[in-house]
Amino acid sequence: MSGTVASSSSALQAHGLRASLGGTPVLHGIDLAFAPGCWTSVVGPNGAGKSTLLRALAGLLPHDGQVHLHGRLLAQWSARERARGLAWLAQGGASDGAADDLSSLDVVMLGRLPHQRWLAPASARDHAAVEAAMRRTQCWDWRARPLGQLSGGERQRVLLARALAVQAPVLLMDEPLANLDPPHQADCLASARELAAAGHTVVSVLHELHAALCAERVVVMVAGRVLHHGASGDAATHRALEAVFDHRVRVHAVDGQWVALPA
Ligand SMILES: Nc1ncnc2c1ncn2[C@@H]1O[C@H](COP(=O)(O)OP(=O)(O)OP(=O)(O)O)[C@@H](O)[C@H]1O
Repeated sequence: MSGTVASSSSALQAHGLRASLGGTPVLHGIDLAFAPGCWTSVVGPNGAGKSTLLRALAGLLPHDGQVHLHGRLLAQWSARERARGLAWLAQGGASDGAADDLSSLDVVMLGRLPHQRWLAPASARDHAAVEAAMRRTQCWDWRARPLGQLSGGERQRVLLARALAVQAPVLLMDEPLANLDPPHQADCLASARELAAAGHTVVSVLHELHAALCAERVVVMVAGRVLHHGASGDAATHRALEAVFDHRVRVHAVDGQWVALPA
């Protein structure tokens, strides 16, 4: 296989992905493939390179090596095509320049920009996608409130709705549960599961290991490398998780779910 041809069965694929921050190498040659209809969580200790990996996969960071989206090099996609094909939720409620005085509805509508023609008004389909996403994350009731006046968790729900409103085949989320209360964490995990069941590719960085183990597959990172990529139910995945956290956690099955408890 040529170096620039990716597997057509992968929605998103990295080959020899390397990236540096401030001149310091952070990703040291990552090979990963994410299939359609699969939700994958990325876990690892602080500083392992999880956010950097997601930003590189989203095309938001200069990198060496290759990233393919649906078999085509990411660099060959126009910005607009890429924004339709790949939705992104940044870490920590960052709104990527969306002004805090925009209404929540207008912030979520930004997710529809890649679908709209230049200066054309939002279509009925755009409005429907925005309303569905805001109802999904339960922020429709405060759609008129400015983003800057929301609490951390409320803000996160608006930004999650913006990512969902894109309706992209690939959704990358960096710590989507940050600031969410337990019911809304459960809703967010259910959304990831439902999107994957509908054929989307979902990749989420998650610190909460019980949440990460709800995904179908788990990427375990340490020091800018992938230590393991496997099914969330596999013993090898559990051993890798325990190893990167210095065996201070142990994965157990509790009531049919995987949980990581202090060792
Ligand atoms: N601007 C920068 N210059 C140099 N190094 C940086 C810069 N930004 C981040 N780093 C380093 O890059 C490494 C990877 O950071 P990254 O944010 O990807 O880790 P992470 O796994 O997402 O961590 P966390 O779990 O704490 O969010 C860390 O060691 C971090 O200190």
